[in-house]
Amino acid sequence: MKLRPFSERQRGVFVSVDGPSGAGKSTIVRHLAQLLVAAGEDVYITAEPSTGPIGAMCRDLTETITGHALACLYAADRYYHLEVEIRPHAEAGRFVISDRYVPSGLVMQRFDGIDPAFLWQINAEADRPDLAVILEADPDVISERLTERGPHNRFQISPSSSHAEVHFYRQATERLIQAGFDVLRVDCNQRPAEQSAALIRDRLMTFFASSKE
Ligand SMILES: Nc1ncnc2c1ncn2[C@@H]1O[C@H](COP(=O)(O)OP(=O)(O)OP(=O)(O)O)[C@@H](O)[C@H]1O
Ligand SMILES: Cc1cn([C@H]2C[C@H](O)[C@@H](COP(=O)(O)O)O2)c(=O)[nH]c1=O
Repeated sequence: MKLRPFSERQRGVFVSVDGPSGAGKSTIVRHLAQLLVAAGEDVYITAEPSTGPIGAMCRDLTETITGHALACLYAADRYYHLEVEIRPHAEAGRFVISDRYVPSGLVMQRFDGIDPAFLWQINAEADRPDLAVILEADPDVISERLTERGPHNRFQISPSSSHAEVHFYRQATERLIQAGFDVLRVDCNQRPAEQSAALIRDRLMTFFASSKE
C-alpha cells in the first residue's frame, strides 16, 4: 500500500467529533488539528453551535427554550453552518474538523424528551461527514471530569446526566452505522487525549491511502 499525502487529494475532508460532555471532544480536536498540520494539511477547525447568527441564538437560548423548538434551531444552525462554512472550506481542499455535528443533534435534545425519529428526520438532509468520530467513555469517568472542569450547560447537572448521555450516544451511534455513516468509535476512558487524536489521524491516513489505490 502506497501512502499518498492528504494534500494530493482533489477535495478536502470533513470529519466530525462527537461524544458525551467531558469525553474530551474539544481537547482531541485541538490535538488532531496539530497532528494534521504537522503532516502538511490545511486544517479548518469549527464547532456547533456555529459562530453564525443562528449559532448565537442557540447559545443564548439553550438554557431557556426546550424541546422541538430548540431541536429545530440546532438543525437550522447545522444547515447554515454547512452552507457558509463547512462546504466552502472542504471544497477549497481543507481538512474541516467540527467539534459536534449531527450526532450531538441526535443526542442532546433527547434530554428534553424529543423522539429520536423526529431528531433523525430534521437532520436527514445534512451532509454526511467523511468520518464521524464518536468518543466513548464511562459515565463515572466523564462525570468526574465535568465536576473538576465545571459544567458548560443545563444537560450536565448531575452524574445521572452522564449516564443518560452515554446511553443516548450508544443508540445514536447504532442508528448512524445502520444508515451507512463511516463511524470511528474511540474509547477515551484511560487513553490520553493525544493518543486518541493519533488514532483518528491513523485511521484517516489508512482510509485515504486505500481509497487512492
Ligand atoms: N483523555 C483524557 N483524559 C483525562 N482528562 C481529559 C481527557 N480528555 C479531556 N480531559 C479533560 O476533561 C475535561 C473535559 O474535556 P473537554 O472540554 O475537551 O471535553 P468535551 O467533550 O469537549 O466537553 P463539553 O462537551 O462539555 O464541551 C477537561 O478538563 C480536559 O482537560
Ligand atoms: C450541536 C449541539 C449542541 N448542543 C448544545 C450542548 C451544549 O450546551 C452546547 C455546546 O457546548 P459545548 O461546550 O460543546 O458542550 O450546545 C445541543 O443541545 N444540540 C446540538 O445539536
